[in-house]
Amino acid sequence: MQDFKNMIQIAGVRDAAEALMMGDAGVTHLGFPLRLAVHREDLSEREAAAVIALLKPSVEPVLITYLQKADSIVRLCRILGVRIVQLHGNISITELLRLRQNAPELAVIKSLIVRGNNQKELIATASCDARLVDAFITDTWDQQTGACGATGKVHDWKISRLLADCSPKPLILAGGLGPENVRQAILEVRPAGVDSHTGVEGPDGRKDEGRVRAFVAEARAAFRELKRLP
Ligand SMILES: O=C(O)c1ccccc1N[C@@H]1O[C@H](COP(=O)(O)O)[C@@H](O)[C@H]1O
Repeated sequence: MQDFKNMIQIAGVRDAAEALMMGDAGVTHLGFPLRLAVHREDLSEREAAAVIALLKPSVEPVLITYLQKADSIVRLCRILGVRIVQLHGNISITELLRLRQNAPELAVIKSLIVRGNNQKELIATASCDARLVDAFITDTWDQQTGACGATGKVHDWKISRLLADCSPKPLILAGGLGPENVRQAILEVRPAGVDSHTGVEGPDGRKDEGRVRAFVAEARAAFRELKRLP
């Protein structure tokens, strides 16, 4: 089972060349956002499955979705050939339980969305959902669009640090991360892993190889530095 230690995920793959470039750059997980409530998909489900089939074993694909029904989640994971799902919707405990029962082979990452000052609510959710998930991911809420991911916005890292400290499951940090701030973010939050979407893109909205490689190098350096901290 995954421990998500030193995970470096990048979400929003457009095609096979982009996916292979990111694997070569040292990205450990690739996020495929599909069935979204807010954003447009980067590629179709059929295209995503074809890209996933080409990935080397060192790169783990992750379905990122707002789906909230266990049956639909399991069906889509099986079509895509992924073993990890990242849930950004408001899934109920009943559906999470059903997901675990129906697909025990799937690892589940559940989002904790920081909306200003809602840390008490997030701590309660983390404690309540911990037995049903393998990891949590903190991300930023965008008040303007209602998006809970791919916002390009950072949140208050003190809240993520609090959750990393008190969560019984590993915490992954996302939201506005890029090569310029990922090192500082890791040192402040001490997450198991990090995740970026828009922060490693160029002005054309495609993944920029230089930014991807810099993101990986900065994240790895920070994870090494963390090991030396008390
Ligand atoms: O990546 C997406 O398109 C996405 C869509 C809907 C929910 C979550 C999504 N992805 C997560 O958002 C983070 C952060 O994005 P950014 O770096 O702030 O642009 C991304 O890494 C995904 O895990």
